[in-house]
Amino acid sequence: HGWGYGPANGPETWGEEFPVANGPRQSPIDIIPKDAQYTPSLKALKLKYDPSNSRGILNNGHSFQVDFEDDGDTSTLTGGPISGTYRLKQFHFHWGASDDRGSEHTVNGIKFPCELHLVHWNTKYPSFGEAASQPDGLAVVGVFLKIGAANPRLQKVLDALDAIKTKGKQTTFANFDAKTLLPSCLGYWTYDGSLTTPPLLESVTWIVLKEPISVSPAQMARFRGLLFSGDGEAPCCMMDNYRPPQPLKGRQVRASFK
Ligand SMILES: NS(=O)(=O)c1ncc[nH]1
Ligand SMILES: [Zn+2]
Repeated sequence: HGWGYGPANGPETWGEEFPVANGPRQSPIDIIPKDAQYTPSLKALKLKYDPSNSRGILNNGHSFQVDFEDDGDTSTLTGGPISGTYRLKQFHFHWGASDDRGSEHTVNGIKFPCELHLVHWNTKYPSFGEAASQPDGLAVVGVFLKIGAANPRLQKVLDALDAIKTKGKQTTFANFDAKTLLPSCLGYWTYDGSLTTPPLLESVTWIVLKEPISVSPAQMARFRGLLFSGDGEAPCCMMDNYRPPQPLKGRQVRASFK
């Protein structure tokens, strides 16, 4: 059986098959705001997402993701700490079994109940797969979800989950504007890191937004209604699908804001 988040195949075991798990630029990390270097030369993030590029929503057995058409430069990330143009490929979430945990990045050791990742790849490379093996190949925007009022922007995503309950299920997911999932303030922390799931490739420029978006306890419960397991297998609830913070190993975290 492959990697997962259980006792036998979880983050503590990943290094056996993916030795980069103990590399110099692993993610996530604990962000300590007072240790972040305010860098006025950091540009504002420019996110231009075309809703007509959303394709489908898939339960991949580790999380669920919304996939985007990335054959052209219609849904892109530019500016921020990156140079060039990065295309939106997919977004997905990580969450906990209870509201006291679930995020991958933490802030002063604080865990959020959920974290959204918008995954982009550098168009200087021919494909996502190629880019994923390059040190400047990927840029992931991380958004914390904080318990509060129900977030109407999540409704379309949550309503699609009943159709993708088990591993491998997918359904069409058209005309979704990923921009609606972003907070109003785009201030961010940025550092050089990795994918937080195997193969843990050290190719990600992380851009973690300071402002969380809201999610209600009832909405969080709907994430937890998904299954890691496939149809006909013993049901295993999809929750606690997060990697804990990894050693900083001397890396600097920069802040776009004071
Ligand atoms: N969680 S993550 O955004 O680092 C990721 N994206 C694709 C595979 N893993
Ligand atoms: Zn992720």
